[in-house]
This record gives sequence, C-alpha cells and structure tokens, in this order.
Amino acid sequence: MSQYILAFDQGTTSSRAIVFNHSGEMVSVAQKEFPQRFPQPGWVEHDAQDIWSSQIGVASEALARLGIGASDIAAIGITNQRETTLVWDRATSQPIYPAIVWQDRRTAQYCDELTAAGHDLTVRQKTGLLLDAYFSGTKLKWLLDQVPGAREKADRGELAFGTIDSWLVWKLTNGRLHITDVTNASRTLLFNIHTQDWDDEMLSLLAIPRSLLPEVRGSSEVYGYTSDGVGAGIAIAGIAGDQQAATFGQACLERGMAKNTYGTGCFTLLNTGSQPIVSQNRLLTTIAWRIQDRTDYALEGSVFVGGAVVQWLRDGLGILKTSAEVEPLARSVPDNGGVYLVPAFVGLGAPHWDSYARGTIVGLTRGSTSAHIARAALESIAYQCADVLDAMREDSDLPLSELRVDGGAACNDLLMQFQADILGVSVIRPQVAETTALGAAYLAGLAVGYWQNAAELVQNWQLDRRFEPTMSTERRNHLRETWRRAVDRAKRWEEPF
Ligand SMILES: Nc1ncnc2c1ncn2[C@@H]1O[C@H](COP(=O)(O)OP(=O)(O)O)[C@@H](O)[C@H]1O
Ligand SMILES: O=P(O)(O)OC[C@H](O)CO
Repeated sequence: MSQYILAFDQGTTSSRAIVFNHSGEMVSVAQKEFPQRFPQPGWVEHDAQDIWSSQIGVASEALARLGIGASDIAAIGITNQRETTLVWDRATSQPIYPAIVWQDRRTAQYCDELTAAGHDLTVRQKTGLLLDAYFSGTKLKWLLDQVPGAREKADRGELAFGTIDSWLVWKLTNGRLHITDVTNASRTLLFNIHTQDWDDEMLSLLAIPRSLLPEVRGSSEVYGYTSDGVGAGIAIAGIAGDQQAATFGQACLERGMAKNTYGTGCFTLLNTGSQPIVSQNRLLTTIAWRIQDRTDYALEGSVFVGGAVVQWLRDGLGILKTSAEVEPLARSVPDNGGVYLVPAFVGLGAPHWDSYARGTIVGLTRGSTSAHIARAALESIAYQCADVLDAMREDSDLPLSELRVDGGAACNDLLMQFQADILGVSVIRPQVAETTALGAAYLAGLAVGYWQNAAELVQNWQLDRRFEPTMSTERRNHLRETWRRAVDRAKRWEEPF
C-alpha cells in the first residue's frame, strides 16, 4: 500500500494540495491564490485554465516538497468550491466562457421570475434548494442563452457542463471521465436529492439538455485513474463539495453534529443522518455524502461573505496589509463602539436570501476608527452564523450544543470567542485546520482501503482549542437585536423598481 493520500482543495480564492498520512496529519502542503474577476457589479468569474494550472501546480509542489512521486500516493481525493459553473467543448476541452462563480448574482432577476411563476415549492421539494442565483442551474441556462452558438452546440451534444470537480476530473483523465458526485450534483438545482438522478422537470424548466450533464457517482469510490497532471495511474477515489468534505473531515459523522467553515463564505452544516429535513426557515437540504449504498443528508446555512470581509478590509479599504492583522487591530478597541458592518456585498444568503441586499456600515460617529470597523467586520461573520444556527435550532429537534470550526478565518481567536459568546454554545477548533482537504482525503482513502472504517477517522480528530461562551444573556440579546436592525438597513437596497 502506498504511504499517502493526496487531496486537491480547489477553493474560491486559492487552490491547495495537501498530502496526508495515515494519522490524518498534513505532511506536505502547497497553496496558490488565483485571480478573481468582477466584470460587472454582482458578477464574479474565474478563468478555468487558472483553476486547472494552479491546482496542478500546487499538487506537483506538494509532492516535490516531500520528495515523493505518483507511486507513493494511494489515491487522490477532490474537493471544490461548489455551484461554480463551467461549460466546455468536449472535442477541444476549451471552456466556452469563464467559470461563473457561486457568488455571481447575474441571474437574480430570472430567479425572481421563476418564483413569481410559482416554481419555488417544486424546487424545494425536489432539489432541497431555493430559487436563488447562487446555484448552478440558472447560471448554466444563462451560458446557453448568452454565449453565441452555445445552445445549438449543446443540442448537438458537443458541450459538457460541470462544477469544478467535474472539470478537474476531466482534465486529470484527458477527457475520459465526465462525472460529478452526489454532493456537487445536489447544488445544481437540476438534481433530485430523493431519487438521486437529474430531474426531468427541472431540466425542462431551465431548458437544459441532459446530454450536457456529467454522470453522477457516489462520494467515495474509485472513479478512474489519472493520465495527466500529477503523473499517470493514480486512483481518483473521493469527490465532495468543499462544505460536505469539511463536515466529513471534522468527523461530524453522527446525526446532530455540526460544523462551520469560515472561508470566503461561511457554511454551517448539520448532519441529519439518512433523513433529509425540509427546512421551514429557508435553510438548504443537501446531500452530505453517499458512501456505498448509504446516503446522509445535511441542513445547510450558507453565508456568502465570511472571511471575504477581511479581504475587503485588506484589498478594498486598504486598512490591513495581511488578513492576520485584523485581529490585533480589532483587539485594540474594547468593543465595536456601536459600529455594525453588514457585508452583503453579493446580497445575503441564508436565512434571508436577498439578492438585492448590499453592504452597509451603520452607527458611525466622529469617534469611529478603522479598529472599530475591523471589529465590526469580524463580528459580522459571527452574527451571520448565529442567524443560521437559530434557524437550524428551529428546524430540528437536535440540541446543537457545540460547533466544530475550521477554514481560513477560524484561526482568529477573537472571532471564535465572539462566536461562542453570541451563540451561547461551545466552539471547538481541531488541530488539523485543513478539514476540507482532510475530508476529501478520507473519502478517497476509504475507497481504496487506506482507512478501513469511520471509527479510524473519528480517532484522528484532535482538539486544538475550545472557546466557551462567557457573555451574559442580556448582553447577547441586546447585541443581536442591534445586529438585526443593521441587517434591515442592508436589505433590498438594490431592488430593481
Ligand atoms: N487571521 C484571520 N482572521 C480573519 N480572517 C482571516 C484570517 N486569515 C485569513 N482569513 C480569511 O480567510 C479566508 C480564506 O480562508 P480559506 O479557508 O482559505 O478560504 P477559501 O477556501 O474560500 O478560499 C479569506 O477570506 C481571508 O480573508
Ligand atoms: O471556497 P469556499 O471554501 O469559500 O467554499 C465555497 C462554497 O463551496 C460555495 O458554496
């Protein structure tokens, strides 16, 4: 048996490759940021070649750093930014347009039209999702309608659609495999999460030909072998969307366990076991993973701007040189000084689903400084996640007594303590912060017998730090009420009249 598992973590802002050993420890890691394109307000695109070249570049780097090659890798697991939509030509492997990123709002008005026409309930029942521009389906329809010649080519079966997992597998296998896994499929608006097949009614509603779509597979199985990129002949054996992979990597394997990932966005997933829970509070029902014949589901709250608000302080406002500087700056003041920042830069996700909300800062006075804004920015991440957790508590009878955390911004102790305080539950951070990649590694390793069963994975989970709530209920309620008032100011700012 080869010694290591290689995980590809293709995120919104960077591509990462991590080599894990049998104890689930990272033994080598490489990461590369790639350009974000904002061609119009509310639009976000990636160059698919940037995604491929950065991902392969970091994979080669991670192997080289350890001085190992393809024969030392037992399997590759792939995890990816979800919903991001790409169409390419099957003959040339050339994308017909840049990837439309999950944050992109260009189809918001079309989603409103579908809602007004009464399609919301069908969508919820079949796909577990909502009619929102976030998901792939309306982005794919936009591509077919707007890129010259695309629909004709699609009708002739010449094009392939995929989320980023599909694209990476296509490239790794030189176009031999056009597949996705159930977790990624469950974010497209085209997939029936109960029958686990593409849904004809949804395809017809959005005028999507079936011939475009990848074959849907489980999350942990040998799909095929690499022929390109990191060397030939490595088994590709695990695929999951990044939030589902993080849930798996956090060993939230039992019903009732929840994790929150603080990356570009923030995504809370509550494992609901083999039963999908239909949310009454505008959360998503999503497939957590399918391993062999068993499918597990999750309730998800998706927050569009999490760590990205810190990037905005750095790149947009220029008040930080590095993301890490946000913590000392925010700590330099005792509290937010009455300043609230609602980072609705691309609208608001769960539980509001307001495409037309826009970012706002309220409560400024002559005494407000960049430190208050930094503190308000960090607090906004925690408030948004608390709104999601409240909705989850109402939707399920599960106690939600602790929250496992990970992602780039989870290293921020001030944020984690505030999160525990504002939630009133323990926040628990594991030693391996790269749980997304670890989850993909686990899914791949289980498929090839590198790990035997879930019990081995649970043993690997080690605590780094526990944050206990210390805030009084009275203060928590007061702060959250003020936050709600700030959110009200941000809502429907851009509404088209
Ligand atoms: N010390 C920090 N405090 C707060 N946010 C941080 C810190 N370090 C990084 N971040 C934020 O974390 C995000 C990156 O996290 P990551 O998990 O790599 O995201 P993604 O997978 O979405 O690309 C960035 O938005 C960055 O601003
Ligand atoms: O790239 P991340 O980690 O921000 O995750 C993006 C999500 O998958 C979008 O649904």
